[in-house]
Amino acid sequence: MSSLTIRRPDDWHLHLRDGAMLEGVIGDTSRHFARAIIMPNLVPPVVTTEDARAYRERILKAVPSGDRFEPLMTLYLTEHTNPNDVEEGKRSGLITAVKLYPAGATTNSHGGVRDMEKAMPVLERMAKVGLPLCVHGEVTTPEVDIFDREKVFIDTVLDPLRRRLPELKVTMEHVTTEDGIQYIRSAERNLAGSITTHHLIINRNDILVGGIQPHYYCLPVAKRENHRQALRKAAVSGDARFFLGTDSAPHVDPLKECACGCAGIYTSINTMSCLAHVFEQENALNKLEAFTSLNGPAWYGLPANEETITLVKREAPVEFPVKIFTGAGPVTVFDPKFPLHWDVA
Ligand SMILES: NC(=O)N[C@@H](CC(=O)O)C(=O)O
Ligand SMILES: [Zn+2]
Ligand SMILES: [Zn+2]
Repeated sequence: MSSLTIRRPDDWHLHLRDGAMLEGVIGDTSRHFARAIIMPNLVPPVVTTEDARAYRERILKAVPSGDRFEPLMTLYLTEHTNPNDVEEGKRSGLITAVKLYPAGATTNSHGGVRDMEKAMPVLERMAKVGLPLCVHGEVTTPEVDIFDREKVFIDTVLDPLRRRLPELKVTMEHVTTEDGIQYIRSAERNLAGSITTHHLIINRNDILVGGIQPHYYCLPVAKRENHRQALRKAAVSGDARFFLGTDSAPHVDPLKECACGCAGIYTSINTMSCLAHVFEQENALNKLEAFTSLNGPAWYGLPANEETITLVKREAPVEFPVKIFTGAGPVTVFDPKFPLHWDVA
C-alpha cells in the first residue's frame, strides 16, 4: 500500500448550482477541497456583487457541518456589467474573478457577451484593479466546426484581447486542445489555464463510439487523442501555469439522457481518485500537489492551504456510486472506465 500526503486541494472551476442541487452536491466538494471558484451561470446568472454576496450565503448555508469550505465568487460578465460594481466587488474581497461566456457557447450562456467591444470598459477596469478574467474559450459562430471552436477563439478573440490589454490577467478555463496548451506556454505573463479531470481521461471516442454516451458530453467537447495527451503532459509538468479546475457540472439524468442532452460531467466525488490514477500512470505522483494545491493559489494570489490530505492506494478498488441522489433528481457520476484504487483517507 502506498500513500501520498499533499496540501489540501482547491477546485478552480466548479458548478454548484442552487437550491436542492446545491444541497445535494456541495458535500462532494467540501469533503476534499478547501476552496473553489464558483461559476456564476445560474438561472438567472450571478451578475452583480449583490447577487454574488447572496449566492455565497446560500452556499455557506449548504456546507455540511464539520466541513470547512470557502467559495470564491465570480461575476457573470454581460454587455451591461457596471465597472464600478466590479471594482467594488474586488475591493471588498468578495469577488475573485469575472467570467466571460461568449453568448450561446455553453449551459446558461445566452446572457453572455455577443460584442466584445461592449465589454471593454469592464475589462479595462479589471486590468487596472488586478481582477482576473476567466474565459469559456470557444467561439459560437455557426460556420466554425465545434471541434475547432477553442482554437478559433484563441486566434480571433483571446489573442487580440490580450494584445490590446496586456495587463489583464486571463485564465483559460477547461483547456481541451494542444493549441490551447501551446498558447498558454507561449505567453510570458498574465495567462494560465485550468484543466479538468475528465479531459485528462476521455477523448471524443468516449462520447460517440458504441452509441451516443451523454454522460461523457461536456463543453468544450472532448477532442482527439493527441489533444488529451497534450493536456496530460501539461498537467503533470509542474508548470505553474496549469492547475485543476474540475468543471464538475451536475445536471439531473433526465436532462442528460434525452434528445437534446445538456453539457456537463459530474466529477467532484471521485476527482482526487481519478487524478492520483492519472498522475501515477504518468509517473508523476510527485507533481500532483502542484496541479491540485499549489499552482492555482499562486496564480490567484492566495496562500496555499495549510491543511493536508492523504491519498492511499488500496488493494481493492474504491467503490463510488454510479449516481448520487439529490433533491433535484439523480446525477450520474463520471465513470473513468478503469478501477480506482486511490482513495482520500
Ligand atoms: N462544462 C459543461 O459542459 N457545462 C457547464 C458549463 C461550462 O463550463 O461550459 C455547465 O454549467 O453545465
Ligand atoms: Zn465553460
Ligand atoms: Zn464550467
